[in-house]
Amino acid sequence: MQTVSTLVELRLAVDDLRKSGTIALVPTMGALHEGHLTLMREARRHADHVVASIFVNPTQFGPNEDLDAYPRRLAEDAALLEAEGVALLWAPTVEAMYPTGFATSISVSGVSEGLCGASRPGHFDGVATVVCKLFNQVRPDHALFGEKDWQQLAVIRTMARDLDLVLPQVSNIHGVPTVREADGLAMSSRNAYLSPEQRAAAVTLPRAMRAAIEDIEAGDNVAGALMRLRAALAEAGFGPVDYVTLADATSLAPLAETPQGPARLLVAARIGGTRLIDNMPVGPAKGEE
Ligand SMILES: Nc1ncnc2c1ncn2[C@@H]1O[C@H](COP(=O)(O)OP(=O)(O)OP(=O)(O)O)[C@@H](O)[C@H]1O
Ligand SMILES: CC(C)(CO)[C@@H](O)C(=O)[O-]
Ligand code: BAL
Repeated sequence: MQTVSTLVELRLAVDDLRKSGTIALVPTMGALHEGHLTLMREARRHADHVVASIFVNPTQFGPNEDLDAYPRRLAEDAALLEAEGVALLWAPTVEAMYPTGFATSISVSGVSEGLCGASRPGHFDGVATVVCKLFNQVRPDHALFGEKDWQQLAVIRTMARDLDLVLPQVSNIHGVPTVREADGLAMSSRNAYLSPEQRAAAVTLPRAMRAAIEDIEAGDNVAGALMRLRAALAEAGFGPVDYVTLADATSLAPLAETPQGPARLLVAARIGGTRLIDNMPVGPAKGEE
């Protein structure tokens, strides 16, 4: 595996790879876990070569968020990617990614406005802009993202469709189902922030979500099921809850009644200082997962 950190090197390496086949891009912020590695394996099913990026993008972090604390483990990550058969690692510095600062930003209205968009103002502008740059830099045939960041996937698909981005078609943006720990907690680089006690309590998040989904699918009142989910989180020691929302799986419009089509239960909540997110399919047609 080749690792490159400047755009000039990246372009040369990508041109070289393209001579012998198609390219799938997997953007990440590093501190890789089994969820990321599953994306790499899935990418290999779609294209001849996998290009991974590792970039902790400052423009998607709010002023009081964990940009400085975010784990950075480039050497360890590179070894994991190499073992997965990744051909090229694009690991730019902030200066390489934003050499002249930044005057242009992409803002996707609608899908980016509620949920994480409401609790992390500006976050999805930062994500959309850097993913657009990554697409333009690598010009992949396919790109893969985790369903764990369901809203992010919706924002990226909308941006790619609206801007006719270089991928052959929006269906070449692939969502990969959430990889979970044995007890059900969604894998996340931020799980490393949890103390052993917080980690033990965190399992309440997926468990209480599954219980709420069972209730909603059995026809229980939606507001009541979501209230019981909030209560379970509070009892387990979760602090502020950013949102507990039942939403249409595609538009992300909130649903107050039993869903008639594919829907998603989405939660963001804090335990200690750590913000955890999760989402699961709900309803008669369960959507992608
Ligand atoms: N558990 C998971 N299962 C599947 N995909 C995942 C999982 N966790 C992250 N991903 C995906 O990996 C890609 C890179 O994500 P990122 O590097 O931010 O990791 P993360 O674990 O989500 O970190 P964070 O703690 O910042 O949420 C994204 O497309 C994300 O959705
Ligand atoms: C897509 C992404 C790599 C953009 O910085 C990031 O938001 C992430 O890791 O999910
Ligand atoms: N996985 C989403 C990236 C972020 O939280 O900034």
